[in-house]
Amino acid sequence: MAYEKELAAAKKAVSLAARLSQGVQKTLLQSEVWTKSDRTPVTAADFGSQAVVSLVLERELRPETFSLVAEEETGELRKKGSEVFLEGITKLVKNTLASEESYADSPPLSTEDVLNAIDCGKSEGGCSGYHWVLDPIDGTRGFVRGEQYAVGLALLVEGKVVLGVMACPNLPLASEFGETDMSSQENVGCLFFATSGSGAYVQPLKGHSPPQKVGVSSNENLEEAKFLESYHKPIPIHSSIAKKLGITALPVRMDSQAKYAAVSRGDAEIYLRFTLSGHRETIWDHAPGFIITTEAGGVVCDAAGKSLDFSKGKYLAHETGIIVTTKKLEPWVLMAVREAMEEERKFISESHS
Ligand SMILES: Nc1ncnc2c1ncn2[C@@H]1O[C@H](COP(=O)(O)O)[C@@H](OP(=O)(O)O)[C@H]1O
Ligand SMILES: [Mg+2]
Ligand SMILES: [Mg+2]
Ligand SMILES: [Mg+2]
Repeated sequence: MAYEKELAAAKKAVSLAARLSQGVQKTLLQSEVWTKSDRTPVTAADFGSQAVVSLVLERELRPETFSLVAEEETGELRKKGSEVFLEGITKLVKNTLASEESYADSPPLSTEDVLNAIDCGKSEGGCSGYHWVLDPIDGTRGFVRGEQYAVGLALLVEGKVVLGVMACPNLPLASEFGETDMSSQENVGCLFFATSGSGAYVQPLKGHSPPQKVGVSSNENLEEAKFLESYHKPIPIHSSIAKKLGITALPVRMDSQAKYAAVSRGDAEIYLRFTLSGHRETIWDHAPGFIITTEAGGVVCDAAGKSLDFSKGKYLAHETGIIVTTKKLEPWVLMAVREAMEEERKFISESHS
């Protein structure tokens, strides 16, 4: 299988970052949640996870050039008044790496080392060369609420996503739905991974059980289809698309790219992602989920039916809307999307005339 070395390093990096994030989620206080200039939340886990992934990839792969396109940067952390927060992040990173026996005799880390590790993530990616793409905590809103989130890492080579690893620490191992019963911790926590052409797999985040191959749902009966949308806010066009498809079930609302993982293993048949504002989708919000779902036999495209283009820098270049579904249901879903968008366009133009 191609990219074996990169896959092993990515699984180690994401698993350690997930270990850090689980520790933080257990004790997180509202006062420890910062709000960024784009009004989205960020925590010590977002920064700590990015530092851990950056350090582990460098230690494991010792690449000549290391290009990481990642969500977080250290502008606020370097400011006066952030010292205590930064100290806390550094402690989290040191303890997490120290918990990995192969790093037992690594040199001690300073806060500067942690800041520099986070800032490795400044790359803009692009259409040539090797770029790691990281969302250190995807679904920080869910993370703060104690619910679903993911650590998502992908490898972009010549503009194509060739590898993806995603930890979903609060997703049950059993392919079931509804409330996550996180009381039974031993059956919760998944590590999904895929490399292009080799299929998609899931293994428990904890322990050493062998990976199981995953595949999308074979259900063709739209009445029984389940669809997913972001927890963040209801998007009107999603329900009109579902209605056109004859889907009776209400959407399951979930934070993060765990939605991609759920489709990849057949928990749901459709994931719709139309955003209200002019939000530009970043590649780290989609690259890991994209390859895991496509390697599991799914389809990830924009509303025009075009596959996603990750080669244009840190933002996706796509028409509005992202649709994730199975090959069997794709034609019906795209037809319903086109009709719903047409109706919405008409409604908007009539209300303006
Ligand atoms: N208006 C918007 N439309 C689409 N995505 C948005 C958005 N505002 C924020 N996001 C991104 O959506 C991601 C979460 O997706 P979801 O809503 O499916 O959980 C967040 O990632 P982070 O949590 O990594 O910041 C956030 O960056
Ligand atoms: Mg964020
Ligand atoms: Mg994200
Ligand atoms: Mg994030």
